[in-house]
Amino acid sequence: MPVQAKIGPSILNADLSNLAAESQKLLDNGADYLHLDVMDGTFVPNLTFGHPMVKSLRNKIKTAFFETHMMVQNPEQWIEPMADAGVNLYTFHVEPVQDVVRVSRRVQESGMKVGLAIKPGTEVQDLEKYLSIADVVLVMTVEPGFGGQSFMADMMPKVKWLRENYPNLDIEVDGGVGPKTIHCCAEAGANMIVSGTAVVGASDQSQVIKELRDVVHSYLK
Ligand SMILES: O=C(CO)[C@H](O)[C@H](O)COP(=O)(O)O
Ligand SMILES: [Fe+2]
Repeated sequence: MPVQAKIGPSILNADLSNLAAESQKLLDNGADYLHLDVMDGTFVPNLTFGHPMVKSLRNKIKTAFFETHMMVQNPEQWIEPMADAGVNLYTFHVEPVQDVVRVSRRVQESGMKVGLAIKPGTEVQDLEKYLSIADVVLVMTVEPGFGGQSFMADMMPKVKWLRENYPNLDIEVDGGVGPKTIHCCAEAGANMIVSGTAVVGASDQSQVIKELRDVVHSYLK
């Protein structure tokens, strides 16, 4: 099936004390899914939230598609709790994982889709042996850990390589993506767009989300 343009706002820089309302607002303004950044303070030098928070959010928001971006040292540990919390797509970094195939299978067996994420320093070709099991590949366009960083355009050859070799793969970009950088991502072949600061902080979220989706759509074959 041909890939579709999907916009998933990151709530990292939203008002987390008001997460359900902030998330619902993003969905009402046209978000296709929610990107939930889970950080453990070890894999990245920052700490956010875990499965209890995701479960609470799921209790308030019943039907939206939830992705958790697992910036954690041991993603295997959180598979069952996140599945139980109602996560749909479990995206984990391959860098700290010894047996990516085993972890991916466990994610699938728990009923979630598998996303494989790579940091800027990781070669995209390192993922090739896992692509038959991945539903989504996430190419980080900042060093993971913080929102509001500058987009790294030099990650685009990774996206281009993936799109040329895997035309039907869902390719996601995350970090510094907004109206100024979306053309670059879309031209390279990304179809799943995470955008934090640029969407959450916008005075008109629906306009920004629509703009991002329209640009991606215009490059899809
Ligand atoms: O994974 C992340 C950081 O590690 C965030 O998803 C990302 O940074 C989104 O925020 P912004 O669009 O502000 O960069
Ligand atoms: Fe993220």
